This record gives sequence, C-alpha cells and structure tokens, in this order.
Amino acid sequence: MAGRRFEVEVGPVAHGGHCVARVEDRVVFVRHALPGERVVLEITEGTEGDKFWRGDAVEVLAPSPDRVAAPCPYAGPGLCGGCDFQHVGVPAQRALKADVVREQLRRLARLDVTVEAVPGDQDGLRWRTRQRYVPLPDGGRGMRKHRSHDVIPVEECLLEAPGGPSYEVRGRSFEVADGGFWQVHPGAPEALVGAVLDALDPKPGESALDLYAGVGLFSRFLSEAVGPTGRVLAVEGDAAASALAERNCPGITAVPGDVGSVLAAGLPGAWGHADLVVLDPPRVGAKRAVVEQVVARGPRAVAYVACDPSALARDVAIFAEHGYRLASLRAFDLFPMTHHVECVAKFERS
Ligand SMILES: C[S@@+](CC[C@H](N)C(=O)[O-])C[C@H]1O[C@@H](n2cnc3c(N)ncnc32)[C@H](O)[C@@H]1O
Repeated sequence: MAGRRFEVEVGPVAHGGHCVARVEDRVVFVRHALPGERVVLEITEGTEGDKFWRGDAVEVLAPSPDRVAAPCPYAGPGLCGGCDFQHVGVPAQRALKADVVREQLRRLARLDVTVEAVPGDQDGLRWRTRQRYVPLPDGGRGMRKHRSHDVIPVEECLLEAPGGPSYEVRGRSFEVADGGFWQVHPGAPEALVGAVLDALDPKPGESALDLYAGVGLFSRFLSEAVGPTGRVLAVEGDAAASALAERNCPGITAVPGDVGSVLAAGLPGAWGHADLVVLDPPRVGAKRAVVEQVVARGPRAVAYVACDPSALARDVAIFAEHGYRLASLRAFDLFPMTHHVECVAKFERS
C-alpha cells in the first residue's frame, strides 16, 4: 500500500505520538498531523492484510490552530526521523503528551495531568546534551529517517545543546562514565530529583531503596535527607555505574546487578522492609516480579519514574492488586519536539 494517498480527517493522538485516522475501516497512524486536521495522507507502511497502516500527512488541507512552521529545515515527511512534533507549538506539544498519559491511564477516573516544562527550557530547542549523528562517507554527517536505515545529510540538529552535559545538580557533582546513563536534558535531573523528593518526603532515620539507580542521582539526595540514622541501598545493572554511585553518594550501599534477581536473592543487611522506594526502570517498566518484590517490603511510599506511560499503566494495575494506589502523578517534558514524556508517579498503601 506504500505510496497510496487518501484524504482523511485526523483523530486523537495515540501512544507513540502519531495521530489516529481511518481509511476503509482500518486504523492508520499518521505522522506530521494534528488532531482535527484534514490532510492528504500517504501510506508509508502496511499491506492489504495488515490490521493497521502507517502514513505521513503530506499535504494539510485544513490546519489545526496549533500547527506552526517547523523550526528545523530537516523536519517533515521523508526527512529526519528524530522529531515527531516540530510542526506543533510547544504548549500544544505538552497538551498532546498530557492526552497520551491520560489515555494510557484512563482506567483511573478523572486523572488530572499537565506536562511541565523543565528548568531552563524556553522554546524546546538546544536541550540535547548528547546527540548521535551518522557519519557520512563524504566526511559530513546525517540523521536517520523515521523507521528506516536511510540517512539524510544534516548540517546541524537544532536540538543539540551548546556545550556538553553538566553533572552538577543542586550543588552536588556526579561522576559519570563515558557513554554511561545521564539525563539528556540539562533541566531533567533537577526536575526529577524535586519530583521524587516531593513524592517520598523522606524523613531522618528512614530506609530507602533506589532501584535502577544509575550513578546515584536519587540516592545522593535521599541519603542526605534520611541522614546518618537512615540508610540507602542502590541497585543498578551497569557495574561501572554502580561503582560510581557508591563514589557519588558517600555512605550508601550500591549493589550491582539485575534488579529482579538482586531483590529475589535477598538484599545484604536487613532489607526485608524499606520505608521508601524509588523505581526508575527502562522503557519496559518494572513489571510484575519487581513490583511484587517492592510491595513485599511494605514501603510507605514509592516514587516511580516512568519514560513510557503505557508500561507505567501496566505497573499501576499490579501495584493496585497489592493494595498500593496511585496517589499522585506529575509529567515532564524532558524531550521537547519528540513524543516522549516522563512521568513521576507516587504510590502509597490504599
Ligand atoms: C532510566 S535510567 C535511570 C538511572 C538513574 N535513576 C538516573 O536518573 O540517573 C535506568 C537505569 O537502569 C539500569 N537498568 C536497566 N535495566 C536494569 C535491570 N534489569 N536491572 C538493573 N538495572 C537496570 C540502566 O543501566 C540505567 O542506569
């Protein structure tokens, strides 16, 4: 079907940032469109037998008031695949992301979600402290097209931040290995640390587990908050990051290894109970085995940092089965111009 064109009304935004339209009773996920628009859709993927197709809005017949001219000359159908929302004003991008979070968590009635800008973000550009260009044979550089290995030459990506990342947060510095995980948006660590501490409200003397801890971003501030009478244990799968977490966070215990296996094997010391837990898993979420290990420790509060709202929604249901309700939810725009949205959820016993 690739290449066929249809005139369609564009429906709501779906998980993944594409809008939903219908062609001959079939769902099509449309890029470069906005809800409510009338567009010419060109199919990019899908065969007669497929349940859904993918396509690009190649001509806009009736534009949304939220449509803007893309700041980047490489954004648009068939061009750079890096950004999904260059054609959307930044406030409207955040509203679309809030719609996606609400939709993913729709079983929780009347969920109020806004997507917050992070400190320092003005216009959604120049925030990417790490950028991966594809080197070209002529010495130039490029970016991949959407869902493709094809590369288009690019002189400069407007998301790239001048200067490298800062590893300083709230006056504390962190050591990070080359290529090791660190938030890409310079305002992200500040926003996430604030949201996690607000959710947990750690008290002196409490015990806290930091799971998927990286180099100890949350452990550091938890450890300061629980003080010398409290304790923090950080679990991280990347052994180099785990070693750095112990250096970055004086007084904590860092355990390298897979979170599920480490929790199932039993933690060193008396960790049958933990007062507080931070979960910051990769896109797939924490999943049942880890959530069950967490609730088995009876924490009074869990802060869950989620980069995929649909994985979060699955884990919300597992927490609920075990008597933990979603007590609050904040969402942050850590990746402007893309469909990605980061949530910080707080769970507590119902
Ligand atoms: C989203 S990052 C968060 C890191 C840290 N909390 C921060 O904000 O800087 C997720 C981390 O989980 C680690 N990770 C991924 N899968 C893991 C697993 N199964 N067990 C332990 N760590 C894992 C990654 O190495 C990465 O450091």
